[in-house]
Amino acid sequence: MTEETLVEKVRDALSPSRFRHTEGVVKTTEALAKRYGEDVEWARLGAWIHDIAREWPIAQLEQYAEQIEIPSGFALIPNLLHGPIAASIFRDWFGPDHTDVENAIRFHTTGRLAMSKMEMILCLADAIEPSRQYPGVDDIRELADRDLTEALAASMDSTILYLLERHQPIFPLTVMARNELWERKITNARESEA
Ligand SMILES: Nc1ncnc2c1ncn2[C@@H]1O[C@H](COP(=O)(O)OP(=O)(O)O)[C@@H](O)[C@H]1O
Repeated sequence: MTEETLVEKVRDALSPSRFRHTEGVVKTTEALAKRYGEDVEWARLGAWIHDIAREWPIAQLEQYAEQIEIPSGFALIPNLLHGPIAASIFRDWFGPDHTDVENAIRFHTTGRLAMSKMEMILCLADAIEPSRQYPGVDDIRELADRDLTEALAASMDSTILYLLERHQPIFPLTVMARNELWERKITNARESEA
């Protein structure tokens, strides 16, 4: 499938405002992929498709989820199912040989342990694309240009704070990912001092 065909499928699946969000994620993903030496073409395809199931009704998400493998815990928070479902649609359309992009799509909202560069880029781009507005987002945008690990760790802090303040469930893997990224950041800093 060409990028143009994918874009039309995404446009059909999303409201104008979420399509604009997706355009922002594509732009930010491309900039981060260039900055950190990741494959720009595949990163863009992952960014285009990441929210393709975001506006499905919960019943449709749950029905689709029964047909595919869903990482443990996702089914408990139906809002999170759209990532694994988009990853499965990506595999159907682009084949089984792009597991890194597929995982970046699957874990774009939650993160996970041992994230690859591609996974970190899409997860961060989703959080800082130009139409996102929340306290501290400009600091994270600045950090994103200097340090991918620290920027993603800070963005996960912000997500966790947002969910805590609203008494919403927090996906445990996000907390583990956040802890690991801050540990990675400390290790990287020690190594560059030595
Ligand atoms: N780590 C998380 N744990 C639990 N819920 C989350 C987490 N991250 C986001 N959410 C919730 O999931 C929904 C989708 O998050 P959002 O960041 O808007 O994803 P997307 O950018 O893919 O649309 C929101 O309702 C948000 O509150």
